[in-house]
Amino acid sequence: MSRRDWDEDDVRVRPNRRGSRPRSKDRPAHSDAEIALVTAVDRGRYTTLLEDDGDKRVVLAMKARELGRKGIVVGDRVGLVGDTGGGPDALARIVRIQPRTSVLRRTADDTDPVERAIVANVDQLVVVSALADPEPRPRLIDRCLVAAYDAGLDPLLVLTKADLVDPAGFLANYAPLEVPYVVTSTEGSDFAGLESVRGHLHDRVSVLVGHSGVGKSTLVNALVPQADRATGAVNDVTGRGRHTSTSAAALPLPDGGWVVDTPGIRSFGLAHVDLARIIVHFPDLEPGTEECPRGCTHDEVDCALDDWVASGKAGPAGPARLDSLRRLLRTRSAQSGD
Ligand SMILES: Nc1nc2c(ncn2[C@@H]2O[C@H](COP(=O)(O)OP(=O)(O)OP(=O)(O)O)[C@@H](O)[C@H]2O)c(=O)[nH]1
Ligand SMILES: [Zn+2]
Repeated sequence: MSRRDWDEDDVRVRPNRRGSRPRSKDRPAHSDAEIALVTAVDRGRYTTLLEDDGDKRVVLAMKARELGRKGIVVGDRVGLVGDTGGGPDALARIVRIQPRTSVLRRTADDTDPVERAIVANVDQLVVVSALADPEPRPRLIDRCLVAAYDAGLDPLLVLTKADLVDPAGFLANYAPLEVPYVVTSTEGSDFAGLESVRGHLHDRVSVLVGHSGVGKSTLVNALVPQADRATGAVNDVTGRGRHTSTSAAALPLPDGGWVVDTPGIRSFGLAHVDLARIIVHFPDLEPGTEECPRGCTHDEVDCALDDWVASGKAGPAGPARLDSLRRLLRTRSAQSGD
């Protein structure tokens, strides 16, 4: 049987630790489901973290049939029933997905109508980009920013490898967007900027994206020294390697908060994005859109923003801000993946 075909009939029924509880099939409402955080997803198997009276344990779970095709992603809070005891042989069932505070989505490309949730309940989208080796990809960064704005996440730029090149040139291009950023570099055991990154991540749930070679793994390992061990429990159960490098995983920060590493995410298709949500992130420009024609895309000749900015109403930074806004608006129609 392929692992994809697992369903609840495959779960061995084990005696309930607490003894007194009725068996799950007699409790259709699952009112006693225990809430756990999904920290990794690997083809139908979910690694979750259950907090029980201050005691934390890793519980492997599968989706109950009654959830149908509903997607469960890293960061979801789910209701577990069945064998929630943890340990190598335990397999609980996920019977509920708690309402999400945020969902980061993407489509395969800009014309693909099928959007996929990547991660739920995060506060911050951290775009990791090298300043050199590999060269920064400004359009990819812009696409990430659009995805963050659309999902209501705060963006943060982490610019690595500052030892290779002066960041000033790159930053000039981003200054008008007023996106917070941290510049980092590692040389030997010295990791400049790491404390500042920690400060931005503290007590928050942040998802990290970045293309291959930018130093994201180096950063995650510095932030979460036990990163490997956190996913070790999966090994014992599946007999397979650690969760694959193509699936996202939530890792606890030692000082509070979580980082979600997304090795598979190298691009964002933005078909699902509502462009009207981007302008909201430009409060200096937004009032100027009142004079726009109905349905204005803000990237057309009749757009009122040109006059608004030319008359100085958006301040001295207005022209650069408008250029940046339009750059973001155009990322959606540009090809994805770079
Ligand atoms: N010069 C320099 N090299 C760095 C820095 N940070 C990371 N590197 C190097 O860049 C290379 C890529 O780093 P990784 O952390 O593996 O990059 P990644 O983003 O995880 O890439 P994938 O593993 O392909 O997803 C490694 O050889 C690192 O040693 C830095 O600040 N300066
Ligand atoms: Zn307009």
